[in-house]
Amino acid sequence: MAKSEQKKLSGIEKHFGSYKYSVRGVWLAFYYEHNMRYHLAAAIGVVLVNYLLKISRTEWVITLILIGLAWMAEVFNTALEKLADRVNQHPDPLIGQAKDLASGAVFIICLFAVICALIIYLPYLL
Ligand SMILES: Nc1ncnc2c1ncn2[C@@H]1O[C@H](COP(=O)(O)OP(=O)(O)OP(=O)(O)O)[C@@H](O)[C@H]1O
Repeated sequence: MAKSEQKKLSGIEKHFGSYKYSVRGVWLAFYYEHNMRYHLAAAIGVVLVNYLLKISRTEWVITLILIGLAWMAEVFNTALEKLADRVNQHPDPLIGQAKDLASGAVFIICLFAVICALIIYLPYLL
């Protein structure tokens, strides 16, 4: 096998190997962040309601994107909390603000997810 081909293969192997760390990151978020369990419960609830109401393909995609965004925000929030705790565990106004900002990001996507859910589901229920 040519040297350049070997380099390519190791790059691809490296790429797929890094998924191991990504999966570990998601697992860590579920382990450390109790809110992730609420997000999971909410996601299961949304999927069930989607099936029961027989919503359209576009509405399925929108709800799945919103679930993904909420999970993503929560994983980032957990990462930032960990980093902030490493930087300074003592009361510090900037650490407090950083954590509040990350938490605010989760709140924003959850708020808009609820609004979107109402817009999608209400016409099926009324
Ligand atoms: N070192 C600190 N200095 C100042 N304020 C802090 C500090 N650590 C936490 N806080 C404040 O306490 C809040 C909760 O922080 P904590 O690290 O306990 O997160 P949490 O309760 O796990 O939050 P979440 O529910 O988003 O996971 C923060 O949003 C912030 O306002």
